[in-house]
Amino acid sequence: MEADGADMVLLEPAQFTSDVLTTLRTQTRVPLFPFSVSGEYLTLTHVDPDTGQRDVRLLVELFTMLKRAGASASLTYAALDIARRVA
Ligand SMILES: NCC(=O)CCC(=O)O
Repeated sequence: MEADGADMVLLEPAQFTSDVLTTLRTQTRVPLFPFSVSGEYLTLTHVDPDTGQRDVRLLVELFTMLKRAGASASLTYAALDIARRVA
């Protein structure tokens, strides 16, 4: 992959990439970025009607698993929601 000029690899949708990540991690040193597409953001989160906050716990579990599988980082529409949650 590096020989072809790749300086990163983007994989999507993120939730279905763990097996590919695990394999790629053994084959390349370039950063691996699962992209969590908008459909994942909408189906794996919900807005709490009492607080108005978006519940991102499932996505946090997903990104934790992807990191274990070899992701360098994950790209997500929930970045701000997660940052607020862990702050
Ligand atoms: N190549 C497909 C996408 O970029 C998906 C965008 C999204 O719905 O988040």
